[in-house]
Amino acid sequence: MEAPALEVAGLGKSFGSVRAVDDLSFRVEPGRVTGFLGPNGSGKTTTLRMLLGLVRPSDGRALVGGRAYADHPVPGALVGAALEATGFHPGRTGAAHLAAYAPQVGADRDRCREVLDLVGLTPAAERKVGGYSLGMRQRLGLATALLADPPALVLDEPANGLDPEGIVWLRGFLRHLASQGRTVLVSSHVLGEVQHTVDDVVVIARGRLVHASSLAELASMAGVRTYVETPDPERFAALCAERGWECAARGAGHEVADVPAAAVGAAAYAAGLELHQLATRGADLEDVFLRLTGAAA
Ligand SMILES: Nc1ncnc2c1ncn2[C@@H]1O[C@H](COP(=O)(O)OP(=O)(O)OP(=O)(O)O)[C@@H](O)[C@H]1O
Repeated sequence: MEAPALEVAGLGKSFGSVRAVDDLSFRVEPGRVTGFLGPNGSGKTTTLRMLLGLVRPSDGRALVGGRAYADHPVPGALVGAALEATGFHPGRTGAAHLAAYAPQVGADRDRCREVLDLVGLTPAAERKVGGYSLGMRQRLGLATALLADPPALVLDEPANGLDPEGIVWLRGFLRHLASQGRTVLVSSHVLGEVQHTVDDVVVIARGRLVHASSLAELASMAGVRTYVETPDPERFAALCAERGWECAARGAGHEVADVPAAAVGAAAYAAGLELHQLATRGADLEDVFLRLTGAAA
């Protein structure tokens, strides 16, 4: 599959006195799921709308496969987009919505049925969209984006409104699409929501880039944490203070920042301190995310 990279360079947008997007540059590669992350109002939707030719940039460029979206012969067949799950005609059924949109991207009736099935909406196909839950509207948005079998997908907050089962399903689905070589860009204001889905992250705050890397690289910024449970928490706290370790109460135990479990275990052993649990905790990405976006704000 020949999938286009998405690229923004020096991109900016002002709405009157509001600088929604400011000197933003990043690249989204094919064959990977990229998370586009930032707090509410940080400019994600505006950036996606500029990529899709729906908003004209004040500065810079937003490109799909090296060209502006609108300069492609059938842009809707190149980039499938799901921007907001509210733009459906409430009196139309899910099936009718797809049938109305399909001709614009050259999709036939069979493909409409196929995408309904792909997103798990077949049982609700003949129901009016006005009666759909938010999660069902998200699925319909995704089905619409997939109609042309596009090599690139741009999805704005696709996990919004999905139940936990739906989020797990979406995760597998997006990973599958990327494994076929497609370019997949998904926005979210919660890193935890896409943490298990994305390969790369682009983080913005106040319209500006604060971080772009692989997820692994972001995780390496989070540092290691060691979780400990002991019947003698006072002595453990004193031990940490003695070693200059940062230690905080967490649930039934304590967490030591930036010290590997082996070092914590060895110190406790040397001090004759009984431990009931000693475990390495995964990197707390949400912390890093908040630090990055908080620092920018
Ligand atoms: N059409 C518009 N007119 C005026 N201001 C706008 C317009 N669209 C967006 N903005 C402003 O631009 C800023 C960025 O908004 P945007 O919707 O792009 O952020 P976002 O990161 O997608 O937020 P959220 O996570 O809440 O959806 C906000 O301050 C918003 O109020």
